Amino acid sequence: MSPTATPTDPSIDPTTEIEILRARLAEAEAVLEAIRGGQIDALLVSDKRGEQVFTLKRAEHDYRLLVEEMGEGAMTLTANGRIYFANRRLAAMLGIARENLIGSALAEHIAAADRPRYQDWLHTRSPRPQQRLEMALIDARGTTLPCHLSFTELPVAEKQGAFCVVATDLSARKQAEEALRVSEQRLKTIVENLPIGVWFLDAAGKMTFRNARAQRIWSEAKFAGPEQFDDHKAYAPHPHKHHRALVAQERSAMRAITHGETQLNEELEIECLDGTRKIILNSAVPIHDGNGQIAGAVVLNQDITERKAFEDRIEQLAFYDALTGLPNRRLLLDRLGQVLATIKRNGSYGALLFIDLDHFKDLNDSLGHDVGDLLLIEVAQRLQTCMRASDTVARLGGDEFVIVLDDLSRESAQAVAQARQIGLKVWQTLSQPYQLGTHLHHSTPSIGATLIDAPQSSVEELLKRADLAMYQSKNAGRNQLRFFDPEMQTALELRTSLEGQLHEGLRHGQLLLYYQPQVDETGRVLGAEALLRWHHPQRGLLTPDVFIHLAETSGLILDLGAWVLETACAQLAHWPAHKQVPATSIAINISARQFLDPRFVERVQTALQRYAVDPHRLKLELTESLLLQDVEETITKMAALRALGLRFALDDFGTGYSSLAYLKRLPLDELKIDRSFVADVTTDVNDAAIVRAILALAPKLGLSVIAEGVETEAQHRFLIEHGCRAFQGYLFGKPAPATAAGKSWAGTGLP
Ligand SMILES: Nc1nc2c(ncn2[C@@H]2O[C@H](COP(=O)(O)O[C@H]3[C@@H](O)[C@H](n4cnc5c(=O)[nH]c(N)nc54)O[C@@H]3COP(=O)(O)O)[C@@H](O)[C@H]2O)c(=O)[nH]1
Repeated sequence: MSPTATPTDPSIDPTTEIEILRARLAEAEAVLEAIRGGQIDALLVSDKRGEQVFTLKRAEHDYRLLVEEMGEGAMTLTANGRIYFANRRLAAMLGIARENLIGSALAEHIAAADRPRYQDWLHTRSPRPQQRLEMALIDARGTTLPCHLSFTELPVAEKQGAFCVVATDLSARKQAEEALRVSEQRLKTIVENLPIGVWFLDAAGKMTFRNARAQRIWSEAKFAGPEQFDDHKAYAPHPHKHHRALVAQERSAMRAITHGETQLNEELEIECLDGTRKIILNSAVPIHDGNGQIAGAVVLNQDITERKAFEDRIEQLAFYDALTGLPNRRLLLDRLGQVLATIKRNGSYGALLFIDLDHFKDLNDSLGHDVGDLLLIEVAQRLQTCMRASDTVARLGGDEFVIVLDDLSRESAQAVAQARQIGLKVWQTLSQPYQLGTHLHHSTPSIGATLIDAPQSSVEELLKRADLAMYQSKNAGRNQLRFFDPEMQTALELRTSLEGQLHEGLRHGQLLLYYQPQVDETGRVLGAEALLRWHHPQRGLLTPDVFIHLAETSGLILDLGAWVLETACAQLAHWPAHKQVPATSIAINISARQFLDPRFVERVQTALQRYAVDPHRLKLELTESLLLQDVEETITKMAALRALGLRFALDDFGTGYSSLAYLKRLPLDELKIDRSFVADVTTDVNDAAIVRAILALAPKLGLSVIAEGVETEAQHRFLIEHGCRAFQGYLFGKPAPATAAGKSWAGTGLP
């Protein structure tokens, strides 16, 4: 269908033009009528040049296709809500065939919970171009589909009140939102419960979130309670700029926000209201948005106060002496190494002072360890007052202290003078009386000093030199300051070489045991004490005084002691118990280091078994200082050995602490009166009184007594008169090799 003329043609007169328009209008009305009546299939509209621009039929087809293919459900409904058209997507969404949807009421497909709202809307709706409601539809399986329903009135006269609905399925979006919500919740729970304080800041530096831990960490800070801090929410306006930790935290956060810089584990110290300090590790990390722009920062605060305290404690235990708080040997060696390095660099001298308290053992033994401890603490404090800040005062153990002086003169003579001056000050300070509880105590120090002259010195050598100088000071009558000199160097070298020789001696069978008899009041041999000797290839026979201390300090005593034990057991096996003297035994001396060896009990047992020796025949002589090192440990070990059948004698009795309390607890068999008391027992009333007291006391404690160092008949008589029943000394026999001893004791108990 096409119009025959156009009304804009200038050649046509107006009357004709009106006619044309009227005809056109009639034509159009006829067309519309035909469209309404459904008699027309297609309407073609052409432009001036006759080109077809629109086909009604095609347009309808296109729209239908569009509606069918759209991603949302679409339907048209009658005024009372019945579906008369549904697109394919709606049918798919609901899982209901399209023919079954047509004619059904939309209300049937709306979830029960939303249905009243929909009915309400349906009945009260006023003609509005469009309205959107969020409602859930139900599919054929009864699953609810959250949807947006967009209602639009249809402007078709004969379908008065009809409307179309576009249903957008929100399931995927809802799921995504839910997933996001859950993930956010999870994250929030984690962040809230993290043992780390977490702050989120936006791009302007405003705090958008802070977890409970962050709140707690800062709530005790000196400047504010949590509420006050909350008010400020951001760093910028708050008035606590002077609080160093806060300023540092702000700086790191703002660097992250403005420069994208990451700050990790900066240690900050928060001063708290109660005067304590909190140590936190502060980190600030920028947060980027999807475009890579900085959107803010996260600040993390980890409270490491406890960890720090623990680390400090560990360090304290590892590097400091528990009693005095002074650096211990380990830290001293480290500092000494540093001083040596500095001295090597700048060419100056340093000095090492080795301090030992005179007669400290006596104080310990007479007034107990607690009082001894008080003296050590006081000495440590006094020493610190004598020192410059750069000097080191350390406690090596026992009553031994060391001072390291650095940065003395570059001239040796002047450096010696400086060290002497400080040494004398130390001597003077330590010689002042001490008030130890109720006890006024007088103590003096023996001080050994040596210069630290870098190129030649090693840490070990320096300590040896100062130690040697201190021994010289002791040997020269104590209570004085001695400098290390070349003679001492010779002695030191001798000691070092002797140590090596002793090693060799042990390996090459240069050590031997001498035996000294122990007799009863009738002179019958009860047993013998084994005494170590060293047959030195150049120096001849050496007594233990020359080398036993060296063996103890070098650790060689463990091998030496093991050798003595083996040899004594072998000797016992060789000297079978005499029929008339079944108690024939050997006493061996055990040094502290040997006794404290964790394998000591096992070693003794093995030696006894190897030589099939009755354990009753072996007596271990222990000293008091050994027993008191760790009383509980000692008792356990002694009990284990006693259970095997061994016996114990307390050597040098009377010279030490001699506490009855300890004596009662220790599983001892015998007290050995020290030979220093026996020597003067007939001439010195004090020694005589001590010996009498020991002899009276021992039976009450269930202990036997042996007196050592008996040289004269007078001593022997005195001892017998006061109840002593066992004796050892030159009067009955000097220490001698096993064969000689065996011969001279023939008929007295040993073969
Ligand atoms: N850890 C070990 N220590 C040991 C061992 N062997 C000995 N020692 C200890 O060495 C110290 C010195 O011993 P020594 O030079 O052998 O002196 C002993 C005797 O010879 C001496 N004595 C004995 N009778 C007399 C005497 O009448 N007069 C006198 N002037 N001296 C005498 O006494 C020493 C015995 O001492 P003691 O052990 O206290 O009974 C010495 O302290 C030994 O402990 C060893 O193998 N391991």
